[in-house]
Amino acid sequence: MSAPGQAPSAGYAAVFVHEDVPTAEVDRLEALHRPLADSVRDLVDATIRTTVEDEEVRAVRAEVDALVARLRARQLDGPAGVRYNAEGRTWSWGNAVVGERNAVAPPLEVVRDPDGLVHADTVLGAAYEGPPGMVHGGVGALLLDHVMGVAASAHQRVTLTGTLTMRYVRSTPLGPVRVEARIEREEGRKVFVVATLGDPDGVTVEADGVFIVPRWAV
Ligand SMILES: CCCCCCCCCC(=O)SCCNC(=O)CCNC(=O)[C@H](O)C(C)(C)COP(=O)(O)OP(=O)(O)OC[C@H]1O[C@@H](n2cnc3c(N)ncnc32)[C@H](O)[C@@H]1OP(=O)(O)O
Repeated sequence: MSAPGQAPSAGYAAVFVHEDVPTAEVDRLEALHRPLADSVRDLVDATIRTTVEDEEVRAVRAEVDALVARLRARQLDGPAGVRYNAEGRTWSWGNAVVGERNAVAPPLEVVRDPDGLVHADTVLGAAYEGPPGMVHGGVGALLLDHVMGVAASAHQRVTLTGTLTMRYVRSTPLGPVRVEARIEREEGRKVFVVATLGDPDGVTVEADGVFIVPRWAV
């Protein structure tokens, strides 16, 4: 949500961090850590679906605990925040939807078309289940909120979700999903965005939202 050079309010100061790290080094670290997040995401899926014997579960837990201790040997005090360098590169490795180092986030790559359509495809597995075999309604809202926020920000301003309304037209099966969002209109600091979540058979959730350019970002 940050952009280089923008001054967040005091409440955000702790997470909008300028770092004097060259883009090449940011890219290198991202490429190093993304596969770890992929593996942990796989671990989450395996943890849900495994049917191995009790002893094997206990043994795996001990190994996982040991791995956690190794990673915690050196770590940040708090969340990853949103960081930016002097070259205008931003990174938000802990972001709940697109954080490259966040195994909780579905791997989502958000694409902006020249005509303003913002879209993202991903595959939601067992970790995102709500009703049996279906995507949790809150997960759908999570993906929609993020992609709509990207559309609202147009990569050039800070916007925060003000109001988000969702109509769950039919259940979304686990599997491949697509999110699409675009700006419908703008009124002052209010950006009205419309969006859909869908499966290969079509739309499952319709959404509209009001995203606000906060007064502190003007
Ligand atoms: C490229 C990177 C892209 C990243 C995308 C990430 C997407 C992620 C999106 C999120 O998750 S954001 C996190 C969830 N949202 C929040 O935490 C927002 C919390 N709320 C606030 O910070 C403030 O209430 C808010 C910035 C929304 C509004 O505060 P302001 O003081 O700037 O608004 P103000 O009271 O001056 O009102 C400005 C206009 O907006 C309207 N407004 C204010 N709050 C609203 C609201 N909640 N819903 C709808 N409209 C709202 C208000 O009526 C008014 O309309 P008018 O200009 O017509 O008079």
